[in-house]
Amino acid sequence: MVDASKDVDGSFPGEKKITVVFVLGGPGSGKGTQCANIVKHFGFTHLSAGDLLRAEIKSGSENGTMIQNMIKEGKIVPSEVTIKLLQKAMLESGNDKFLIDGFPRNEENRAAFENVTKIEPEFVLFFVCPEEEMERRLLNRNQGRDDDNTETIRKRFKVFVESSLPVVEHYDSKGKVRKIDAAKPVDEVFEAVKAIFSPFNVEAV
Ligand SMILES: Nc1ncnc2c1ncn2[C@@H]1O[C@H](COP(=O)(O)OP(=O)(O)OP(=O)(O)O)[C@@H](O)[C@H]1O
Ligand SMILES: Nc1ccn([C@@H]2O[C@H](COP(=O)(O)O)[C@@H](O)[C@H]2O)c(=O)n1
Ligand SMILES: [Mg+2]
Repeated sequence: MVDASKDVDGSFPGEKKITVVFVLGGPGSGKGTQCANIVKHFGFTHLSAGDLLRAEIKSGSENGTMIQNMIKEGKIVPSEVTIKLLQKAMLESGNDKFLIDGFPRNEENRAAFENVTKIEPEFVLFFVCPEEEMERRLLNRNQGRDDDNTETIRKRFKVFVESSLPVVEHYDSKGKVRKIDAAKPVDEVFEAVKAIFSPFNVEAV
């Protein structure tokens, strides 16, 4: 149950500000993998919009079938649904630092999140990786995802280029994008990520 006495961004008036980093990049660029590392080192809570939507399907929610169909087609679920899930997860976490992975995925996601929560991201961590490498990774992922097949992967790439890259460009024009070469091995990618997160270094491991 969401605490209605709090502000929309989950804080009480005068409470410490919420820090949000959006983590974007093509399907299979390694967002989830690197977020797990960031959580361990920098004390952020990782919220993957895709994971929250998949959990919503499993929960038997009334939106489950709609979400399942959209994910199979690589389409973007209406912002209202995804933002409610993100807000609930933020409030329930008790944390004030969030990695929001795979969101905002299009202009509608971006504008709606800004309007509803009034939160501006600290920065956008953007993983850059060639499509051939991302496709290879997704086809080898073996997590039983309905959308990790060649047909859906191609649709996801198209949506990424047409709908998600403009969001990255929006934040780039505000000087907020931190670009990472994600085609390198996991450890090397994390070295580059660590350099960006060093200001958040509370208890480095
Ligand atoms: N730098 C890397 N080099 C090689 N394989 C990687 C690398 N990073 C992640 N992987 C592997 O690639 C697959 C996809 O990674 P991950 O799930 O982190 O990507 P993602 O960006 O979250 O994808 P999606 O958008 O589909 O959720 C996983 O099997 C992961 O182990
Ligand atoms: N903001 C979002 C994020 C994801 N989706 C849907 O989930 C699929 C999987 O997302 P991953 O980040 O886990 O790859 C994605 O292809 C979309 O169908 C969404 O609608 N909105
Ligand atoms: Mg992921």
